[in-house]
Amino acid sequence: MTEIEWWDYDDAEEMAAAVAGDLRFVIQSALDARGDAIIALPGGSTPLPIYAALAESELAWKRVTIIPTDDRLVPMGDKLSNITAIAKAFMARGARVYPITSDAAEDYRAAGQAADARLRDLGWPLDLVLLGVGEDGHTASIFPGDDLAAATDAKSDARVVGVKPDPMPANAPVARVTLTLPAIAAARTLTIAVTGQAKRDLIEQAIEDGAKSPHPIGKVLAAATVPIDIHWAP
Ligand SMILES: O=C(O)[C@H](O)[C@@H](O)[C@H](O)[C@H](O)COP(=O)(O)O
Repeated sequence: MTEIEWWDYDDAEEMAAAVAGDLRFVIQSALDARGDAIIALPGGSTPLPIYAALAESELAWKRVTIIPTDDRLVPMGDKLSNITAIAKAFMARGARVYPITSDAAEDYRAAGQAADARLRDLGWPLDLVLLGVGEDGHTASIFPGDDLAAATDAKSDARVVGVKPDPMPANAPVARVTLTLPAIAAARTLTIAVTGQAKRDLIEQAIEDGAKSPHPIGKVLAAATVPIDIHWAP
């Protein structure tokens, strides 16, 4: 298990400011080192204040590519669309916001394969992956179900894959395309931001269980090799 450090805050607002500061630093470091930066950001509601704070940073946004860590197979503009939320926060700054889904794919596995082919030429490994965690232990869209192994045991050059959660999460009961575990674990920086005691308890248990954790977040943490910061607010 890699080194894991918890960062605790009084509330989500304080956490958002701190995480945005860390992300800004990682992006600037990548720009300094390589001339451009490529990062993956999650969906869900927890990161939205982080995006609002990060979007205020002065960065060479035109040289920053942002992909979602995962997206739901819904049309652009749908309230469940992660790329839509990311685009709302960062497009006005000039960032290159790059979708990992398209309306054209006939089924979720084909959507994953098409996305993997399209993403091949982005600069891998990612400079940064920010992850959220669900109360059921999923992260990105690596969920329990028949497609779990497709995401966790993917070949190292398979960056994204189509998945159908089982059971479907009540808040977004749709198939998805997600970064694979190897693509997440290969990131140069891996950061987690979560709120609530239930998620903290679940992550602490997953860390204790290591690779045998039944939860996708436990499998990701067990596979990671870079030190991980976990930001938490009640
Ligand atoms: O699109 C998704 O489903 C997300 O990327 C997912 O992995 C998210 O991070 C968690 O579900 C937590 O979501 P909340 O922050 O809304 O609890």
